[in-house]
Amino acid sequence: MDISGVLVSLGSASLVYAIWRMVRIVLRPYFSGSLRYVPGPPCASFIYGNVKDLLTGDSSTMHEELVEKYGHVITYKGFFNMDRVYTTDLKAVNHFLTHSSDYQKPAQARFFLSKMLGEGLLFAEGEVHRKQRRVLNPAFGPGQIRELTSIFVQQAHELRNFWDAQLSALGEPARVNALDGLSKTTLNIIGLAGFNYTFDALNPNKTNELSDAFTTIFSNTERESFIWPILVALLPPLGLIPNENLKRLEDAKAVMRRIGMQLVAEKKASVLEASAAEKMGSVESKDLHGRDLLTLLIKANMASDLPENIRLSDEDVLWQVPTFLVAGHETTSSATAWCLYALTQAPEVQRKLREELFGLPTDLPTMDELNSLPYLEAVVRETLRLHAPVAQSGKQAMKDDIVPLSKAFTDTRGEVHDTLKIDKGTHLFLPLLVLNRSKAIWGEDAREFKPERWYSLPGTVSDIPGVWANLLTFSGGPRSCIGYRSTLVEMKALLFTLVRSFEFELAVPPEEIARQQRVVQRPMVKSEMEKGTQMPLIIRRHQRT
Ligand code: HEM
Repeated sequence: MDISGVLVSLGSASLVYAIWRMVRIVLRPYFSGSLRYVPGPPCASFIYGNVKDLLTGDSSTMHEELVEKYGHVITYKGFFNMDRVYTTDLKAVNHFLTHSSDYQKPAQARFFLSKMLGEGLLFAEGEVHRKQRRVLNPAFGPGQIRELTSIFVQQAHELRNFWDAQLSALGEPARVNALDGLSKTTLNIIGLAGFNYTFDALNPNKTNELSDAFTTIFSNTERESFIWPILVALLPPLGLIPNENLKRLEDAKAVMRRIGMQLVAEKKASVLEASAAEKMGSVESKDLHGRDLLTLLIKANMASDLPENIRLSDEDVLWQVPTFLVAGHETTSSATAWCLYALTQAPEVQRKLREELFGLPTDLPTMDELNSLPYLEAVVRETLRLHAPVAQSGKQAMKDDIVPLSKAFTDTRGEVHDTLKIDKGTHLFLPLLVLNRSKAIWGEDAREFKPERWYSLPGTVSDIPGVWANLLTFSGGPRSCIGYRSTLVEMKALLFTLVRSFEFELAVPPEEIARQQRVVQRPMVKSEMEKGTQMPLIIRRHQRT
């Protein structure tokens, strides 16, 4: 057979495979039994299923309405008629979280992650994930976060000076986009704390190759970017077709790779140098090792007592650089922006918090001092409960399963089930934000911002399987957020400095604030959607009397 014959045969085989997969996917919900009679809304569109509203509206409100109408175990259609399970049943959620190898990231999410960030901790699954997590865990321990606190405080001062300069230039009070300043600050922080890398993002005259690559990845917001990975995950040969969006991602990833490799090589060399000097007794190892997460990770990975089969390759270490950048940057800035928003809507809370912060007689608090402030703790908890930046987490069943339920549900034929049968391949969303603000769990005032609730919580919250504070904000189980301890201290350091320095008001009516529906929920202004994400605040300097 000549080459054109081979190509025609390959093309025909791919086409038959594609048609077979498509037919299976489209017809499966009608024939395969498990979810057929689980309650839920009718399919709204073949391509988008019921999820178009999820991309444009408030996903948590939409899910809350579905649960109210159809019950605590429901199913609705995702892209291309695919079933998606949604349940607020705590026993089921706990089951999904603790069986993380059976409920992995969906194939299309992994495809996208691999194109954007390579194969770091967010991407890894199964044994590879366990291995990476084991080596990374020590770098995120409480002792390390204590070391990083001075970076958080110093960068909070930089942002205070930046806004102070804006007030001098614009006159007081002034409208600022708080999200922009916070986003640049958390990028500076993860640069320094993560890799001892200087972004200097608040400096308008400075360009930075790594942050440009990062911006390219996150400006990739076209609707196509949702559909394409799904199509490729369903029909892998489509991945071979050139695609402008993917090309931009790959170029940006190449920059991340080059800079990441350079950082890994430099840090490895300095760890080796420090360890050699230490052996000669001339230099204390702590003087040379640095305190950034990447150095700690490299140290842990080079430890002589680490079993060889656990040790990560340089490639595995490298991909943690963009992973930390992505996971630790917009999440923390959005959470802090939502906190300032909440404080504008509760002036008495803002005043009371400021009073407590001034009780600490220093501008440069340590981690222990920040953690000694109970109202600050309550404000941070309440913000992360009500404004969890990651509203839901998508998973896909790797095998058929019987999921335990704390409460039975009735199917559309009137049959009662005390377990939920799930087929291999089924998609589901873990309801992180919805459970954080469930009235059944938190009480009738669950949708209100009330830091005082943390002084006396209802007993029902203890069943929530979150890694921190009975919340699902940082998820739970083996795939919970590795960086949550660092985020908490970082948010406290930012709030400590900013709330002591400025008074905040919302610059638009509160009903104008919307949430952008992406992985991280960032604020937008409904009548200014063209400006992208923002949190417009009126700020004035606080005069201490
Ligand atoms: C307010 C701030 C943050 C929030 C709300 C947050 C939330 C989350 C959530 C919900 C997950 C689970 C995702 C899923 O399974 O679908 C996660 C995972 C992760 N987070 Fe965070 N995160 C925050 C800050 C950070 C920081 C500061 C870092 C690192 C410097 C970080 C690193 C990670 C990593 C590496 C994972 C993957 C863990 C794994 O799969 O083993 N996060 N985060």
